[in-house]
Amino acid sequence: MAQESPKEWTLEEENELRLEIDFGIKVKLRLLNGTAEIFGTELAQNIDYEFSGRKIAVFTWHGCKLQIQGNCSVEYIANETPMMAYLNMHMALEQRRVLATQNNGQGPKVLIVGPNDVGKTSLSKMLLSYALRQDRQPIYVDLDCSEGSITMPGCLTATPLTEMIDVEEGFGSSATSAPTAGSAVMPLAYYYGLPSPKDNVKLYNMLMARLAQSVDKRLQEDQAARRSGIVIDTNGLIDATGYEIIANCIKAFSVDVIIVLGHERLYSDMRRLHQKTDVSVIKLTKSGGVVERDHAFRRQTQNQKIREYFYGTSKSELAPYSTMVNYHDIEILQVGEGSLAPSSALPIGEDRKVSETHVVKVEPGEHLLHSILAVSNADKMKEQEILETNIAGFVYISEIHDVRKKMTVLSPCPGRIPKRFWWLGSLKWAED
Ligand SMILES: Nc1ncnc2c1ncn2[C@@H]1O[C@H](COP(=O)(O)OP(=O)(O)OP(=O)(O)O)[C@@H](O)[C@H]1O
Repeated sequence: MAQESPKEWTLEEENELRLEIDFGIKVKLRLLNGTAEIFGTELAQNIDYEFSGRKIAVFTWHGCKLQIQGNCSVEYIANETPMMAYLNMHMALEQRRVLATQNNGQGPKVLIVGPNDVGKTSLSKMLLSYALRQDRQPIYVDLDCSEGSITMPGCLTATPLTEMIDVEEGFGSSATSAPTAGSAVMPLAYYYGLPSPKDNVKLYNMLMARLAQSVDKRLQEDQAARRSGIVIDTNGLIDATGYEIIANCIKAFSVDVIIVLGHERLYSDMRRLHQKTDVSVIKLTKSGGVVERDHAFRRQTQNQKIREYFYGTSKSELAPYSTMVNYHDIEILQVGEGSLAPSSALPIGEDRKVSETHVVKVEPGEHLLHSILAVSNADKMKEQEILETNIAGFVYISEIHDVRKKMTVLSPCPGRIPKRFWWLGSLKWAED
């Protein structure tokens, strides 16, 4: 298709330009004059920002002129946004941080809840970016195991943020737990391995509690992070299981501010449940720009995320390493195999709760082809301990040589992978 000539957009103050860019299409955005931000991160003038497979809003507080090169599937200016309410929310949180600094206390612990596609991740980015712009160092906790904003899908992560969130890459698509990947952010990640918290509630709650303990430890040791507080982004589950998970999360992280986004009933329930506590419950409206993402779009986003983990982005390319691994040098583990079986198929005397966190060894073989495995930091095979050990990074099984009892794996680090225990979840990827 012939490339269109650049298009210019002039935005009045407090307007936003909403863009939807398909996968496989590249669009360049340039701020010609004025000021503008994307989910809280300011744009620099006269620099090209490139996007593909994204839905974004370029917001301006004081007016600006933008240039777009490339074909967006949707592009329009909106003059009604909830940005002022979001900024006020930030200012209220900042007051708590000031207080925490004066008393050497704890900054706000914010939980963002709401159904799917209401802008929870976007609001998390904004609140964190505004905090970073005020020289705070908040911790971003991502409990949305389906998305993997920080690293791969399937993880529960906590990331101490010290640098601005990248406009093009979001939280840092090349961020890994592996120190060699050269990322500015170093998340602490626990591997859950399934798309929804519902798939194994017991395991999910257990890992969430473990993550909360680690975050608590970090807050005790890191004064700047403690004063800045945390922002917790959640998955959109708001049924009975979702409520149970939210309650566990509030307890585990000692949440003191709950933001309910775009759901009246959830807001009213949260208020009722917390009326006699010190927890503040705040309602914010969903932005009209938030786009519902269908299954295909989410799957493509996941694939893009996985690709970027190994190969980086066009801005910061990575070269992954291909290594041959002997079957006998590693142990492949899976959690809660029994939870996938109907109750009647479980071994006698074993109830579902036991099997949900039962670790089973998986025989290597052809079935592992194209799987993404999480490499555990554990050195010993002790069931409870290994489940609660964080992960070092991920590998991709690109070839199986069953006769030779070997497999070829792709990893972001060179040489032999020093860790023996690898988790198998439900994540597959066909390298293109
Ligand atoms: N104001 C906006 N204009 C255009 N696109 C937006 C806007 N706000 C958010 N989006 C886009 O809408 C999509 C959904 O937003 P987001 O991921 O923040 O929702 P969510 O509630 O976290 O979703 P889920 O919990 O289902 O993962 C994303 O692609 C995001 O970039």
